Amino acid sequence: MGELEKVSFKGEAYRPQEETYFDDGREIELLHFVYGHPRFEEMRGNPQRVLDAIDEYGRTRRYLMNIGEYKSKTIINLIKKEKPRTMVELGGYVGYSAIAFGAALRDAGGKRYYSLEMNPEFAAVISMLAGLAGLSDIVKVVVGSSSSSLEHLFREGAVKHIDLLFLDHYKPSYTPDLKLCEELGIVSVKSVYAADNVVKPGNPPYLEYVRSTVEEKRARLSNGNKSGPKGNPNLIYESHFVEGWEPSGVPDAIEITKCIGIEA
Ligand SMILES: C[S@@+](CC[C@H](N)C(=O)[O-])C[C@H]1O[C@@H](n2cnc3c(N)ncnc32)[C@H](O)[C@@H]1O
Repeated sequence: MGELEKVSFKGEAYRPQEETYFDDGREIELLHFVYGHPRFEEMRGNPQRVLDAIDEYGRTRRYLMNIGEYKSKTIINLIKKEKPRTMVELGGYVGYSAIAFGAALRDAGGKRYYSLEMNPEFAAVISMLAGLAGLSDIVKVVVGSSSSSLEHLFREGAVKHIDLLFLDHYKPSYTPDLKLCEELGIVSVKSVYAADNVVKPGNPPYLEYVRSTVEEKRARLSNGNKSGPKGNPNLIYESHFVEGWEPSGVPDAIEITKCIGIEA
């Protein structure tokens, strides 16, 4: 991370992250801020204007745990390159990533962006702001824990293959939720994963998993912990990380992983 720290964060940062930094009324306050904004009319059907208003709230009022414009660019570039049809995000919060990536997915010819969010109030905020941005046909919000929502989407046949999975929820759930997707068979060859916050706060078990060889995964499975989903150790991954900044200016990175094959 030395190199990253030498490069300065350009632009205006969000307010600093306080001890209590979400679920204290600020998400509803954000709705009032957006709907009472003098440029509200310009936001209708315009994802960028809605993102600008969310950023303005984060910079001038209170911190929001959004991916922010810097790290978003990495994932928008990935969407342009991979042209996913179906994207799933784990952890939607107030819809910043759903709006930024849902719009990019639509522009790249994609079909559906599922935003899985366990907090029903946050889920309502995502639906409202994605609707305001004109993305109701693309962004579908699913309320509940990520694992139960993934099972539900699979069982009802809505999601057969995830082209691009964005992990941005509870950090210890990244690995078991990815393993669940592997077990359900909804990720496989050509699936790409983008995992946020692998530096801040960090996620060593996830990095270890996606950077392991098939042999290492098989060995761990036969020796070790039998609780939770076992995943599919036969999927071959290529993984690397892309540096960026939190919207508050703190260095962070996104781990980008591609499934490039299955070992028999
Ligand atoms: C960092 S925020 C997501 C930010 C959002 N992706 C963005 O960049 O705009 C994490 C979100 O994950 C949600 N969350 C945490 N654990 C979850 C779980 N197991 N299932 C679904 N959502 C979860 C939290 O309620 C919170 O809204």
